[in-house]
Amino acid sequence: LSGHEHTRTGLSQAALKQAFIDNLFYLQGRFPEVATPHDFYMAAAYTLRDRLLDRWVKTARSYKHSQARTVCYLSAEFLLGPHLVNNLINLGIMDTARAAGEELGLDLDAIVQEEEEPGLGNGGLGRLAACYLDSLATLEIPAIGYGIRYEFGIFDQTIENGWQVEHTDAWLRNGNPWEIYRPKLRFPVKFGGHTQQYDDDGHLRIRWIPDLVIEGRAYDTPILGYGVNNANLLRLWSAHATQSFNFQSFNTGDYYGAVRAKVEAETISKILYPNDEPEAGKELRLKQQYFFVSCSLQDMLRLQFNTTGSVEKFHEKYSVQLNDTHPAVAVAELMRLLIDDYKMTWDPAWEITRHTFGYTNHTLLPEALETWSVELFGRILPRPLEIVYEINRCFLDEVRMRFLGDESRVARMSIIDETQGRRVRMAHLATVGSFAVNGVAAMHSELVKSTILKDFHDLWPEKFHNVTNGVTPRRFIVAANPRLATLLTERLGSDAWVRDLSLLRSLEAHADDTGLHADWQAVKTAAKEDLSNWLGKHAGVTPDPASLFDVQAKRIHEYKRQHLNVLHIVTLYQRLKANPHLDLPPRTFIFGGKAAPGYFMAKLIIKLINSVAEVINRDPQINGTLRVAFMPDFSVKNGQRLYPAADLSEQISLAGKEASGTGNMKFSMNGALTIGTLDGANVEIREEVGDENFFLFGLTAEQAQRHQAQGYRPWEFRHESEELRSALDLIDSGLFSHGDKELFRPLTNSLIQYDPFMVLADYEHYVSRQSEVGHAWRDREHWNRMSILNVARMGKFSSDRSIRDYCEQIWKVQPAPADV
Ligand SMILES: CCc1ccc([C@H](C)CC(=O)N[C@@H]2O[C@H](CO)[C@@H](O)[C@H](O)[C@H]2O)cc1
Repeated sequence: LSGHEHTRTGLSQAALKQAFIDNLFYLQGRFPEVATPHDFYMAAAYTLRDRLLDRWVKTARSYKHSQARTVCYLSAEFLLGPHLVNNLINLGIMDTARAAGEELGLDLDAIVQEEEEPGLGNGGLGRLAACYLDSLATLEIPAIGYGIRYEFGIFDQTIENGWQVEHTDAWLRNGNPWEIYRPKLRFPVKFGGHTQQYDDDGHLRIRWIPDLVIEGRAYDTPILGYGVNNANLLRLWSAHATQSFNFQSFNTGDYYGAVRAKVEAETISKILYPNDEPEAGKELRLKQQYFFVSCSLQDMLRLQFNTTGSVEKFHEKYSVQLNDTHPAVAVAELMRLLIDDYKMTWDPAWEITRHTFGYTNHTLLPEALETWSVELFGRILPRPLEIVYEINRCFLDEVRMRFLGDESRVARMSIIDETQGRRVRMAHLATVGSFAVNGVAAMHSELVKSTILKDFHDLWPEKFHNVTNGVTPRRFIVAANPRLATLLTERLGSDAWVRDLSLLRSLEAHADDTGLHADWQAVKTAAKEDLSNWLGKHAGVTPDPASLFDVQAKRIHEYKRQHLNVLHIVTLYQRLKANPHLDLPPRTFIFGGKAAPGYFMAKLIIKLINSVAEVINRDPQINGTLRVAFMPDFSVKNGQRLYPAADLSEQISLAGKEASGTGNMKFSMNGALTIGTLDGANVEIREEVGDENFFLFGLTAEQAQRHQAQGYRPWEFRHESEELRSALDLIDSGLFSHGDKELFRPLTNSLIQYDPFMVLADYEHYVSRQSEVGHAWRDREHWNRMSILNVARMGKFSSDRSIRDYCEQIWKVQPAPADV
């Protein structure tokens, strides 16, 4: 070990090696000869953990000293992905660790495979939160992520006989070395019961007498930035009974009674809801939302009160971001805590509250805008409901004053929807209680202002912002595609691009460099070979890496139109069957994505993809010209296998439906060209990379809107297009379902009669654009040039740029570098 180094914090090969051996011995109680791959993984994890905690403690100390303004990101989901490689990269010791491993005769890549992925999210929203934590730390912004420590994350997906099968995700079964349990940090959370007024030496106050009080306990995970000393905090709450064992019940032999409170309490943080759209009336979901929000706000108020002795300047210390409406009850809960616990009066409490929150909307889908029945909300949260009523009363007064006599506007804007049996509109509560509201892509933010929150934009135009999503290049280039990262660093002369992605722009000058083209193609081909081998083992299909890898990976949803992709595949199949000599460039269609367990049509789409795959992949006449594969268990970990290996990225949602998309950015950053609609962030990707380097198709949002307003008759499109009709008929013929003509009928019927996401209307344009893709692919030099230009121009889509936008436009917070 070099002079000043310490085995628990040193970054040298010797220090890492010694620390690893010590941890294997003293934490795993193993010596190498008998240690399991899991022991080696835990020893490696604990070795990094020390270095993370070293930076985390120093960061916490310097934030405390500097009284730094802090961003708190409230999210019901954090899709973190595996920690080990990400932390090795952010510590800058990837190669050193690999060398230390070799010295011990260990293969780091094998150890990495041991890690269980913390799947505490469904998709885009949860992963965005994780990317933002990485960028906040890398930009040295004081920040805390607050969420729920689900015991079971998003289900593991297997494909049985073509169908999705869900399996419980017991991610904690082997322990989690990346978190620290804070047993003393616990907060009471009330549910049910009633409220009553009482006199508090002359002040009329309200107390909440709950039916049930449970306890939230903190589990902390350090989030280290890239190439900095700052390590921020992710604090996840776990639900526990205040009294975990009732001895009296036990004595009376009521053994279940003895543990009932424990079981009931723990259900609150037991499992992540696997849907990316709300399921009506799920009271456990409301309890989950209130639980983590109340714990988080109590924690922030405690920190503020302990450091300043008051909470009056709470909004100057904290900027709290609501990640969609899932934490929106925070607006009422902060008011409750300030008034009932910190004895404030209404107006000063409201001044603090409305200057504390920012609200980000992530979807326009009406069914995804959360509302809770007043009956359920009031039964679970009687005191917060009283506060919602008072907030609404004051708000509607403002609306009436501003829009005299416009009672229909008042009814439209009310936080309480008086129509369908009285429901609490969470998006309205979030908007009224926030000083800033933003969408997640330019087009989406405009639609938020012109549709779902139009009335609010009329009232408060200054509140509305756009912050286009971004993704972290640390995980989605450096960790996922180390070959590309090495090539970029070589060509750009340093790895500064990892912290400043706009530096990629200077790659444009190399776009015609044949040497780069060769290296570029080699990097892509190697990634495709890796994926091909993995799919061979896990999906029963070994695609030819020389074929065009056409990839669509995202949650399965009708608005994302995976079934439009399948119609194209069936069309190519029919063309080849009709003309075996058709000169089609070999193409492999790769799908990945989970369907919400209760979403019938999404699950049927997965079955259709696998059924079409089965027929095409074994059709001797096709003989590899077309291949279809469904990657099981699409996750952050498996996504990192896909993004580097794609040639074509499918971003084909109906325009106006995908708020932003972030997979589109990850594919393009790894050199894939995009075929897509003018939807979400596709619009901005095309603006950046150049429309000549983007395969655009489809109706615009306006055209789609107009079509539907004038009465969209999908069956006419089937009628007019011979290929579309025969593709639909082939699916109905039973060819892909062992002769069962009924299996896919629900899907084809829905398309022909309703087609809410206008698949049939966009079919022709999509199929013709796809044949242009085939032509472009033939001219590999031209393709590689487009691919290089795509990567060179993706700087805007780093989550560092998004976080800078939030800091400047909304959070008004400055970096606070941790002193080492
Ligand atoms: C209540 C159930 C539920 C769960 C999740 C959601 C999310 C809002 C769905 C989601 O993940 N939205 C995606 O957010 C991404 C990050 O901003 C966007 O890039 C995607 O376009 C958007 O669909 C809605 C409703």
